[in-house]
Amino acid sequence: MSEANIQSLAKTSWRFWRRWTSGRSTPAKTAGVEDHPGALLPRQTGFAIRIDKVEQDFGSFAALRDVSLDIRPGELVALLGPSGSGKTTLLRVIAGLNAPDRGAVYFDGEDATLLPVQDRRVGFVFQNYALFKHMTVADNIAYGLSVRPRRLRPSKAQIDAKVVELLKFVQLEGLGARYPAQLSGGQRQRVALARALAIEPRVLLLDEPFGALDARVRKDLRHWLRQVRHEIGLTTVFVTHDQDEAMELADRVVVLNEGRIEQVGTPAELYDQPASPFVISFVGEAIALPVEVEAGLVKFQGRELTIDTRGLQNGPAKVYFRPSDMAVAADGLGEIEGHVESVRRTPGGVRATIAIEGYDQTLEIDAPVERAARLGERVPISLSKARVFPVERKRQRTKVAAGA
Ligand SMILES: Nc1ncnc2c1ncn2[C@@H]1O[C@H](COP(=O)(O)OP(=O)(O)OP(=O)(O)O)[C@@H](O)[C@H]1O
Repeated sequence: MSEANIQSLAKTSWRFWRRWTSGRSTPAKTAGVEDHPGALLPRQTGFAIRIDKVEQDFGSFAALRDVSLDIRPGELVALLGPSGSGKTTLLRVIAGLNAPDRGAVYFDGEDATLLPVQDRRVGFVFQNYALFKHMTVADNIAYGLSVRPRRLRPSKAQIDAKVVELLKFVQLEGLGARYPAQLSGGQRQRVALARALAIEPRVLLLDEPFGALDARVRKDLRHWLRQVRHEIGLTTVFVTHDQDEAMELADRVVVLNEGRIEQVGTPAELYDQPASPFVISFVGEAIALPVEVEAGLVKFQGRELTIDTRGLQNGPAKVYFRPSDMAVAADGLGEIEGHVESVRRTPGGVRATIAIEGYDQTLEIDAPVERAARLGERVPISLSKARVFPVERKRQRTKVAAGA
């Protein structure tokens, strides 16, 4: 988003403020707000958001397809997916920056699909900071309040007090007089968050907020954001392609692939009950091997795998399992067999790379030092848990023109 866009957005933010403060009914009403009189940073319950069968096309390309999602008030939801999966497009639809081609968006049960961005009570933080470079940190934070029309604008003393409070909140006390160029990347992101919060939004939208930062600063900011969100209680949606970030921060994660939702779940649900090959492969590490489903049995190289086959149709399929789901079979009777291709020492023991005969595929298995495998040794492997999915057909993302 350009600086000019943000300025115009902030300038018009007074409109929703006026509706809010004058008590007129608004499409996105105030239900659930717990303002504390006099508090500068009141704890607020955010809006519930419902996304109903939303689709977005760019020419013949379908960026979002049949996306439906319910986000609870105060929930922190991550949109996770590979590049081009539609994360930013969905965030922009929630923000009102994109009007969906089909479907609807509701805030607290009220249709907000066509509500202008400035009327939605949403705060944004983007990856590239987008702070006003020529303004001090304090002026950046105050901007959304200071551009309100005179009769709705808080007094200068009130704005100053709010800026001081927000600087304290984002742990940047005393840095109000600096310019963005005089801050670190992590500090700039915190200023961006303070600026987004100054207008008292009910929904906070973060697009790869830590994307441009180094690993250490990302980790610190994640930790900080987790604490902050408990304090402010806003409905928050953030975009990331970093699964660790999504799993660490989010109450629920929405996994997107090629414009569709593959699965919505808590981090534990995504790890333990992945709904598709894409989810098990994208969220955490997974190994996939071709199998055959025959008369209620799953077979790999003619050997039977002890896997629940309920609901599986006969035919070619793939078995997926995580490194933690396999172990060297103590009784020597493995479901999968291979030979040790290489062994290396790790802090906790040794890690052996096992080559599976007949497949261009290796498995890595950890063992204690005293059971270190020898090169070339045959290793029987048993699986404690695995999932089988039918072989998938490639999906069409580009819309086919009628009659074509
Ligand atoms: N304005 C646009 N015009 C044409 N195509 C677009 C437009 N915006 C997005 N797209 C396309 O829609 C798809 C989804 O884009 P989107 O930015 O939502 O993906 P993303 O998951 O956020 O990716 P990334 O992680 O790389 O930012 C991409 O293929 C992108 O090229």
